[in-house]
Amino acid sequence: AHAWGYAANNGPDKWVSNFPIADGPRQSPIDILPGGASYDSGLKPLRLKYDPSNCLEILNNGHSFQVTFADDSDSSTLKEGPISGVYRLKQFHFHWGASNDKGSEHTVAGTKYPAELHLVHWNTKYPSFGEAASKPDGLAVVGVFLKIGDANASLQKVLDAFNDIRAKGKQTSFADFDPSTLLPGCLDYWTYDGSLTTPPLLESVTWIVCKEPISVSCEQMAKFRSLLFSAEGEPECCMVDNYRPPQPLKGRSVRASFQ
Ligand SMILES: NS(=O)(=O)c1ccc(S(=O)(=O)NCc2cccs2)s1
Ligand SMILES: [Zn+2]
Repeated sequence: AHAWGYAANNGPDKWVSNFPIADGPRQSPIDILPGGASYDSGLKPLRLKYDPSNCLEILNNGHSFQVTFADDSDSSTLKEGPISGVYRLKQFHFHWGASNDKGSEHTVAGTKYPAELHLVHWNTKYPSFGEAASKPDGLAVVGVFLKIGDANASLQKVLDAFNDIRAKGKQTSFADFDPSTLLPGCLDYWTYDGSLTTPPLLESVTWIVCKEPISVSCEQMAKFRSLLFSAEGEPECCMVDNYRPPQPLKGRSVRASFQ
């Protein structure tokens, strides 16, 4: 059986055959309708504290690239916001398009951004990431939209490591990076109960999507698109359009931390 991907023969419309939860009640991403979100004054500001020394490596996993963090202590955490307890940062990664008119997973009143950053955290009430990933309150992912504009100096540090991870399965050490430099100035957010947006599509994610995008230049987007879905020795296949389209809301409410 061919593994899941984003091509016509193994892409989002095909995932349900191996992962029936794809048609579940709390799937992600969704189209966020600002007019349909309800302001909740009980929502707290996000409390993010990241330690750059926890940054371990950067790798091309064949679906995206991710920067992985040491999660054996509470030194890089997400607290407050819509969650209770302490969630540890595990990794961050991106989704992007073949052109600037698409690429994000969440959309805002139908608007697609050229890319979307996901910072993946797991609830420390569970013993490990793997345990947490199967619990309804196990994960919290902070999503940040990327919008074409000035070059992003912080993002450039990540892109400068791409030459070592061009093909699927390649990884290289990546140290002393502070992911909070990738966050927008304003941390107003929408939040809803959802899922992983890739197989296994587990319905364990509290989504926290920032209203304000960060900038990325056209040249930097071209660098994203220089990565490959394919491994060394395989026919080269550019890593683009690695996003799942919005899924049915199925009665869920979306709350806003801002008016
Ligand atoms: N786009 S997203 O942020 O919703 C993510 C998709 C997959 C993520 S993972 O790296 O946490 N692996 C998921 C798992 C593999 C095995 C058990 S869980 S995060
Ligand atoms: Zn993601």
